Amino acid sequence: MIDSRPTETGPVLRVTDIDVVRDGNYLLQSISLEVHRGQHWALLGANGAGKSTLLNLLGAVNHPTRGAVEVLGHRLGRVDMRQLRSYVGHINPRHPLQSPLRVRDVVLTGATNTTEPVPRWQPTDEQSRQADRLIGMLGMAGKTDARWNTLSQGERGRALMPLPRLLLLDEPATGLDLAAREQLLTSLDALRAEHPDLATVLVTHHLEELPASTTHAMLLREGRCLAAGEVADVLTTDEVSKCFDHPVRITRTGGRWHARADR
Ligand SMILES: Nc1ncnc2c1ncn2[C@@H]1O[C@H](COP(=O)(O)OP(=O)(O)OP(=O)(O)O)[C@@H](O)[C@H]1O
Repeated sequence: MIDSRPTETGPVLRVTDIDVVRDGNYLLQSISLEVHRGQHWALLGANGAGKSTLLNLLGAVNHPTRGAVEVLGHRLGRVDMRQLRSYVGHINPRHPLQSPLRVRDVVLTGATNTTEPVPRWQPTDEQSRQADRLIGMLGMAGKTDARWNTLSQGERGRALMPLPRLLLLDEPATGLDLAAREQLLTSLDALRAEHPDLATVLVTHHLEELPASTTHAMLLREGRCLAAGEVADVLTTDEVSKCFDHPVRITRTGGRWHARADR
C-alpha cells in the first residue's frame, strides 16, 4: 500500500504544465502553480474560466489530461486518491449531506476525515474541545446543536471547517449576508494567523470576498492563466480588467480589495 500521508518537505501543491480536456474542449490549458506552506492563494476568474476544474485537481478529486499534479507531496496517478483526499480540507457550502446531523457532528467529521460520522466512533476530550473552540471562533456557538439541514447556506459554509494542512475554499462567502461574510473573513484571517503552516486556495468571483491575509493570486481566463504570483503584482487594475474583460478599477484599503467599474 502506498503511503499517502503528507510529506514534511517540499511544496504543498505543485501543478506542472497541465491540460484538462473534456469532449475535445480545453477546460484548462498549460497551467502551472506552486503553493507553499503559509501561502494563501486567491483563484479568480469569470464564470466558466476553469476555477472549479482546477480546484478539483488540487483537491485530488480529478486527474489532469496531461501534466503532473502533486498534492501534499504525492503525484496524482501514483497514489490512493481517496486516502490523499482525506488530508485536504475542501469547503463547499453547497456540499450535500444525507443525514440530519447536528453542527457539532459535522465539525467532528473533520477528525475522522469522512463526510458522514463513522458508526460507534467517539471523539476524545481533546477533539471535542477543539470542535467547540472552532465552532465558537466561527461565531456558531449558538448553533452547536442545530440540525445541518435546517441551516442556511451561509451557516453551512462556516461549519465545514476542519483543520488540515491544505484548505480549499470554493466560493465560501456565497449566499452570506454582510455580517456573516465579514465574520467568515475575520475567522479565516485568525485561522491563518494561528496556523502559520496552513496553505489555502480560495475561489471567488469577487475581490470583496478576499480575506486581508491573502498572499498570492492566480487569474484564470478561458482556461488559461493570465497572471499568477504575489497579490500586489496580480490584483492590479490592468490585470483584473483583462481577466474579466471589463474595465474595472482596483483599490486596496485596510488590507481588503474593492473593484468598481471604470468608466
Ligand atoms: N465534465 C465536464 N465536461 C465538459 N465541460 C465541462 C465539464 N465540467 C465543466 N465543464 C465546462 O468547463 C468550463 C469551466 O468550468 P468550471 O466550473 O471549472 O468554471 P468556473 O470558473 O468554476 O465557473 P463558475 O465561476 O461559473 O463556477 C465551463 O465552460 C464548463 O461548462
